[in-house]
Amino acid sequence: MEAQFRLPFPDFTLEVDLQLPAKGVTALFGHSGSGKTTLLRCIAGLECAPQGFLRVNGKLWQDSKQDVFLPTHQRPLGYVFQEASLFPHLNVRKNLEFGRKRVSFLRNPAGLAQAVELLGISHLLERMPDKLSGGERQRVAIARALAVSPQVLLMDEPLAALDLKRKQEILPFLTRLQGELDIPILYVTHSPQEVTQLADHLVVLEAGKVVASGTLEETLTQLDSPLAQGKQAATVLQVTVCGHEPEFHLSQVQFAGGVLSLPYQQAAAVGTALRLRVYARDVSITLQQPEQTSILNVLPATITGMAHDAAGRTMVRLNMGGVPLLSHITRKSASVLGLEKGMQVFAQIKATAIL
Ligand SMILES: Nc1ncnc2c1ncn2[C@@H]1O[C@H](COP(=O)(O)OP(=O)(O)OP(=O)(O)O)[C@@H](O)[C@H]1O
Repeated sequence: MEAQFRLPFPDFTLEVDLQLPAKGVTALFGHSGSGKTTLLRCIAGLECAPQGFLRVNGKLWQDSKQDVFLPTHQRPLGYVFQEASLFPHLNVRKNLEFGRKRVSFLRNPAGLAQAVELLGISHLLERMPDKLSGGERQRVAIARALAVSPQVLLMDEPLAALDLKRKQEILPFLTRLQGELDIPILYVTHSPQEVTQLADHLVVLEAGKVVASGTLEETLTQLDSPLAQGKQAATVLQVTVCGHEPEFHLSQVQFAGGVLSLPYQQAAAVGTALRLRVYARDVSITLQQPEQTSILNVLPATITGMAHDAAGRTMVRLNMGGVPLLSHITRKSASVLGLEKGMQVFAQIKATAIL
């Protein structure tokens, strides 16, 4: 998917040039007012950027140079907003059917049934919206967007209006969409947790411009990215379960950087793929392989970058067998150890959160 837009407002200009993967979740992350919603609106044809080019799945949707601009109802897309906005006088089934009637690009007659199955809402079809919980309403809204068998799914902070419990209820369904849908999903969020849990690709916006775009692993560890700052800074490791030690309540996982021990993953058979979140604050650095230590996870790594912040911390970017990892340490430790780009070190990693 290729998207180029230049859209000037009096106090703000969106100016982006993006190449996005044809499948998987692209998270759009950025501060309030950075232009995330405006970008989705351009893709949906709700804003007409005077300079714009958009090609989705090989089809031209917009090209200002050739005067091409498909109106919204001709763009095969699904749009999910923060609030579910279902029609209150229609039951769930009719809400889903109504969404399909409004578009002029329907090709897949099974789209509705597939969406119902994917979001697990078959038992809710005859219910009225006011009899649904907030989480159920949002699942219906996502199913309504998918029922048209879109070629792009746009999601604008779909969990932001929900409390933590409801968020936890919906996240497994979003993970399922990420794994099973064969279309690009653009997912606007303010939440670093949602980024690490769901995204494959990450775009960071600042003041209408793209400051980073790339695979999740690369972009999360870009030292100047806002996501690499602060206590929540984290890296994602894609790993495979390779063993269990139930007697120690531990499991082992492997990735290109080596083998890690984690709390016992009883439900994950050997060979299962897992996604781990490793907080930068949980990664420390030593120069030599410690011989007698209680820390289980010590892996060789190379320093590929360093940045100091105003609060006396140093962000160190490491490479472990081609996989990037962030470590936040004190500036004093970095100085005492004489850390420099290019040095071979060992990363000590605390048992990590499973996503
Ligand atoms: N129609 C418009 N006219 C003038 N300015 C606009 C218009 N639409 C958006 N803007 C401005 O564009 C900027 C980006 O807004 P946008 O809603 O895209 O940001 P955002 O990153 O989605 O923010 P949030 O995270 O708060 O939803 C804001 O400064 C907003 O005021």
